[in-house]
Amino acid sequence: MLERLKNSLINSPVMKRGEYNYFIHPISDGVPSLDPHMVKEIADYIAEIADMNVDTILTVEAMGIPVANALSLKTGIPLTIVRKRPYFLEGEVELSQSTGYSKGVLYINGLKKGDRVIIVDDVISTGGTLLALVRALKKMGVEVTDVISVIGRGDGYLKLEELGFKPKVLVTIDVSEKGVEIKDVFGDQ
Ligand SMILES: O=P(O)(O)OC[C@H]1O[C@H](OP(=O)(O)OP(=O)(O)O)[C@H](O)[C@@H]1O
Ligand SMILES: Nc1nc2[nH]cnc2c(=O)[nH]1
Repeated sequence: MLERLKNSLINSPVMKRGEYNYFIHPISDGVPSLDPHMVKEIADYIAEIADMNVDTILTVEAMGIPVANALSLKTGIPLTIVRKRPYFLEGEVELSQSTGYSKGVLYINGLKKGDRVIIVDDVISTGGTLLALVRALKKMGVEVTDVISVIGRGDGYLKLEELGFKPKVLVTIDVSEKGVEIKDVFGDQ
């Protein structure tokens, strides 16, 4: 299960971003290049384990897009992208994003009260990004059926659990200066 993803994660380089050990991987960085077979493997698996009874698949710019788009093509469900730039459209919602190495602003467009969405992102680490997003969606009256992260590290997912969302993390890793170690795979006992 998820063999391509697991094998490639083990070989990921790690760099320092300040104090943060940042792993570099095609799914979360787009470099050196994305293997379409790996993206398909991931999208197929998400379609099996997630509640796809939704109006749209919601992802965050930039690196949630490849997997979320593959899932959209597979299921025929539209894709909505939370962007890092404003459009000043009516109903646009602004939220602050904070990760282990950056701070920024995100903008939600195209959603309204009562919409059902699944959130798909590439990585959950501190949980700062997805926590801010689910809080904003809750306020908007948007229903989140599932929160999916392809890769998970650290305990940021616990912040989401406190809000009543149990993220489905496909592969959980540990990242140190020495490299990446696989800790858990969703669905494996
Ligand atoms: O759990 P967190 O600590 O919030 O980290 C996770 C976020 O970090 C990355 O986004 P980033 O803002 O680096 O943008 P990118 O997708 O453009 O690389 C990733 O795509 C997640 O959205
Ligand atoms: N590529 C990559 N994306 C991230 N998003 C949050 N943490 C990381 C990381 O260590 N590597």
